[in-house]
Amino acid sequence: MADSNDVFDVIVIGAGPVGLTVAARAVRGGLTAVVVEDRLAGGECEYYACIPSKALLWPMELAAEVDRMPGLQLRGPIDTAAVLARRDDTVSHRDDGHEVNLIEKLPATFVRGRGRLAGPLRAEVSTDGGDRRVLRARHAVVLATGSIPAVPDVPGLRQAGPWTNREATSVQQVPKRLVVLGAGPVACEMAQALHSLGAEETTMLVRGERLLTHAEPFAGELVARSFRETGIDVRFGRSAVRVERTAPDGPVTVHTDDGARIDADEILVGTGRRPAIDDIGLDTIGLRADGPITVDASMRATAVPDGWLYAVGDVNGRNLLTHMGKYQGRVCGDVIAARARGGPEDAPGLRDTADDRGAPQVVFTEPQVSTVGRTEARARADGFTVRTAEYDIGEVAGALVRGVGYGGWAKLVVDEDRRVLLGATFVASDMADMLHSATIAVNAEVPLDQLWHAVPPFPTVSEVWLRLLEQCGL
Ligand SMILES: Cc1cc2nc3c(=O)[nH]c(=O)nc-3n(C[C@H](O)[C@H](O)[C@H](O)COP(=O)(O)OP(=O)(O)OC[C@H]3O[C@@H](n4cnc5c(N)ncnc54)[C@H](O)[C@@H]3O)c2cc1C
Ligand SMILES: NC(=O)c1ccc[n+]([C@@H]2O[C@H](COP(=O)([O-])OP(=O)(O)OC[C@H]3O[C@@H](n4cnc5c(N)ncnc54)[C@H](O)[C@@H]3O)[C@@H](O)[C@H]2O)c1
Repeated sequence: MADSNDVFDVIVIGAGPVGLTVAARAVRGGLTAVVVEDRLAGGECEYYACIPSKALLWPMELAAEVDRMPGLQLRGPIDTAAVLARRDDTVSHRDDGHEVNLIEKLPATFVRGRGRLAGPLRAEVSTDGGDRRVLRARHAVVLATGSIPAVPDVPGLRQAGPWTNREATSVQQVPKRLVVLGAGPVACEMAQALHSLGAEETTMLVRGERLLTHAEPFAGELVARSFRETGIDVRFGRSAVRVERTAPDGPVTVHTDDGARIDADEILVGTGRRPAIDDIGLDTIGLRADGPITVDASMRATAVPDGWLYAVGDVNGRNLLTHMGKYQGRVCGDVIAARARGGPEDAPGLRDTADDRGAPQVVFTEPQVSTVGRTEARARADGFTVRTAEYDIGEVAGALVRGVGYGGWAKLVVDEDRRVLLGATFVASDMADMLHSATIAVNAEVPLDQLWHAVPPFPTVSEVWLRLLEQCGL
């Protein structure tokens, strides 16, 4: 029988950035919460994804910046050992004590172990020591279990022990020869980071004809050009058909569909992710899911009667991004608290309206790819009357002072009928922070005639806004 201490208002399974956000908001709303985590509180993002990958990328970006500036030079090549040591600091040496403290200070209860649903409003936790603890919820159970890498079915690949984001972001010995499968953010960021840190022979096998297909086509083209200029071998229209590794620590051989053979030290898989729903007890509530858990705008699982189950972050497949998951987590925690109070649910913060518009995202390659809203293709497919504006970022005065060869490309997608922005893309070095201006314009649907009065300061790269608006007829 469950101990009465094991009854909480909310049970959160998964202490990634998203689960932690739900717990914080629910407690802020006056509820009690328990957070269950079987590995590290902080999740994939903190230890094996966003944070360490960016720690590995920044030195390369800074080096490129210095390289563009006559009069400045690095004292030597990038010191890989120092970068890896700094990376270890950024992930707190994989000690999650600070996150557990934060949970306890909310205050909420932290339970380490593997969580599973065990019927409506119930979960059980198996601990490493083999104990089983049953938890009961008064109001809600929230699945925030994240996602895991999807490894393609290439003969020999699994047996070859491919690297995923885990091994790539926790690298201790950078492989000299690396093969990368995929063309999305993971493949692009990790290929470039590892190449800059010593993977001299890096080959990317891209089964399609573009990198970063979520973005406007020019984004992938500019990134591919930059990769090739620095010596990354990007092969479009190529797939691995067979992989061999005869000894666990030995080299790996990748055979491609054009009959070529690549010998490498490691193969890295960046071919997408799938929701972490294996063995989380969906069967105990009669839910069959072989993909993301579908939720409504309040994060409630649509297939579950009585509305007690919620799913947030990567596991619901809406947008696999930390900031969007945390946004969903704020909605979810607040909704659960409002429903528990029996209060009104019509406050604007209680519904997810941002995910469907096209999430803001920065891919931290050199150059960075910053996108928000719809691409031109998606806007047309969605039936809008589309007008676009494009501009060479290297042509604005702010670019001139950023060094020799600083440049890139920007594009706005406009709804011509309502004269509001549907999407924006900026591809250039160090443009990540400019994205938020576009996110505000897209989400608030600021009329172009009003945007015209938002004057960008001189001489900054943000002057590209002015040029783009001029192209829209202003
Ligand atoms: C290499 C890489 C780089 C990335 N970079 C960025 C970036 O720069 N910016 C960005 O916005 N996004 C980035 N992402 C995406 C981002 O990491 C995810 O969107 C984010 O981690 C999702 O958070 P989450 O809380 O939903 O899941 P996770 O971070 O995966 O956390 C889920 C947690 O649940 C736990 N868990 C799972 N099952 C159970 C169970 N049964 N019982 C108990 N605990 C369980 C897991 O151990 C984990 O701690 C990156 C992803 C990768 C792979
Ligand atoms: N900076 C960031 O915001 C950031 C960084 C990393 C990851 N992420 C997010 O994490 C998620 C996972 O990223 P990802 O790059 O792994 O996935 P993705 O789905 O974005 O890209 C997967 C890529 O792999 C290719 N692919 C799929 N199956 C393949 C196969 N069998 N053989 C060869 N290629 C194949 C696809 O064509 C695609 O190019 C994404 O949603 C991404 O946005 C974000």
